[in-house]
Amino acid sequence: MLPTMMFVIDTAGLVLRLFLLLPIYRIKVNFLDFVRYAKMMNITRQLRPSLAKALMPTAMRAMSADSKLVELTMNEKTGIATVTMNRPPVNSLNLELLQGLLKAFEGLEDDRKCRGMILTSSSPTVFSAGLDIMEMYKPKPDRVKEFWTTLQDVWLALYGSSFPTVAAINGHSPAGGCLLSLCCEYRIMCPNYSIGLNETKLGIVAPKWFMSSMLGAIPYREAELALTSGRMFSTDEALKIGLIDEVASDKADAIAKSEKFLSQFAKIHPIARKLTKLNLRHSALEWMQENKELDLNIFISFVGQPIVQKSLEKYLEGLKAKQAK
Ligand SMILES: CCCCCCCC/C=C\CC(=O)SCCNC(=O)CCNC(=O)[C@H](O)C(C)(C)COP(=O)(O)OP(=O)(O)OC[C@H]1O[C@@H](n2cnc3c(N)ncnc32)[C@H](O)[C@@H]1OP(=O)(O)O
Repeated sequence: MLPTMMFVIDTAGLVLRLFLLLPIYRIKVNFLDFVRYAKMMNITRQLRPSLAKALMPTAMRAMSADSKLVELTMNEKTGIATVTMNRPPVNSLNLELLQGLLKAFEGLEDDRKCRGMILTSSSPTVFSAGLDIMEMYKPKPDRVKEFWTTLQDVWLALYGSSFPTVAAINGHSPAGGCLLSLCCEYRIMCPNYSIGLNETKLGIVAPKWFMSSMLGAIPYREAELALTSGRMFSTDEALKIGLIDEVASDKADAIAKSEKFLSQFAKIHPIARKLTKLNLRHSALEWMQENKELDLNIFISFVGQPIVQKSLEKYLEGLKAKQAK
């Protein structure tokens, strides 16, 4: 009974909003047109999970990330949420940090007040050091499966979020750190740091969806050169190539610029914005939804190779040796 009532209320609310708001934007469309449009654009798949969540009793909806590894704050006035990664020293993405991020993104997806999200780091020098290499080096079978599946879900939730997203990159952002920022719609970076997908330098291969995220930001030719060489870009180089959109003087400036970017969407119809974003990102999202299992199997067999383990070991030794100097 409760789910049925909520469905009716939700649907009525959506229809009402469409009829009340669309005339303001002078778009002549009715609800059936909207459904037809969504079908034509083949994006109903992305809408279905949010509808399923909308049918859950309100008390069950996660509104915030309670993990200390991820801080979630919401500006009640502007509806802008800030998600801060907080896993010292370098925010390397282990299973627990990924779970915290997933919870935060899913909570925001359910939060009707959310008008946008800023992703940043509590570290003064590192946005995220990428995937925690210890999750891939001599991995435990069950944990490494959960680790990769959670990474896939984080990517789906962030790349396919209906709310607008900005990465305030207040530090180095290699590999998985760069990927998180590439999932966002806009990237603002502080000076004198590095960013890029450097996987080949570790003797590993950036998966297809890492590459398609990069191709959403920079041209194919530049991406091919960067990916095959594992090139890391300085802040200035990243701006020049389009890997980031703006440079900020410091974290506070990055947050202020992020808020300014997000505030422009107050004038854009939220459903028109969301459908445009999801349609642009549709083929990559659909590929992942349909190939999660295949992608997991490829990853598991890849990290199980002795040669890959050797590369990771050498890379870890290099990191430790750097610290010892
Ligand atoms: C066909 C498809 C198959 C799929 C294959 C798998 C695909 C995997 C995809 C993505 C891969 C990744 O994301 S791998 C991670 C890549 N990351 C990096 O290369 C970054 C490495 N780190 C750094 O360069 C630096 O740490 C830094 C620039 C980010 C910060 O430098 P800083 O000087 O501030 O800090 P330290 O270097 O001294 O590091 C402190 C501490 O943290 C440890 N550390 C750093 N990064 C990682 C990491 N990614 N994972 C685990 N641990 C990390 C470092 O060793 C130090 O540890 P100790 O204090 O114990 O020495």
